[in-house]
Amino acid sequence: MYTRLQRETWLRHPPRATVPAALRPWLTDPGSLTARIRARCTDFRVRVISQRLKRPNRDEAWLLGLRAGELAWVREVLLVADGRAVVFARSVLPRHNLRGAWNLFHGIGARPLGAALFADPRIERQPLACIGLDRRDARYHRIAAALAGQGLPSRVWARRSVFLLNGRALLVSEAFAPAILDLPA
Ligand SMILES: C=C(O[C@@H]1C=C(C(=O)O)C=C[C@H]1O)C(=O)O
Repeated sequence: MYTRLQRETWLRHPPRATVPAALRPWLTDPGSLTARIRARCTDFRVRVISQRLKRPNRDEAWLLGLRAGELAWVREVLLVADGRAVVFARSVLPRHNLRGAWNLFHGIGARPLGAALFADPRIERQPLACIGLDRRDARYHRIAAALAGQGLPSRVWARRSVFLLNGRALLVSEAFAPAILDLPA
């Protein structure tokens, strides 16, 4: 049972005291992260790390209304700007939602998910929330491994939101690498 007390504290607004001012616009911009990065670099690529059926973590499963152990399509990618990874993104789609209108998920490949999400007027984005992950959290180490070569700060800030299409949910989480701050504000 994943109790209310065990649920994580995702914040609607990045705390001013602990989030670097230059990172705040990245955590709060409700538009496409792909578009925001593309506007600030010359060469943009999506590097797919994995995309397969697997068990989401407890917090993801709870948010998506999945039972413990239920499988979902999980896609992990790096967003790369001018050769440097700036975002580690993880998208979770409940298996039963794939039969619905989320079939875009399957064939997306190395194209950015955001380009499809923001092109379909039927898709609505729920509010963003953010969290600071530190070394006590397994996700911190997953991000560090994906960003191998970039030293991470003691706390990595991530954001997440649910995209709804005909009432069916897709959860997108994005963690920001230090290199994001080298892009123009
Ligand atoms: C949701 C967006 O799509 C981006 C691209 C992703 C992908 O290709 O898997 C995942 C999350 C985002 O960082 C966006 O651009 O805002």
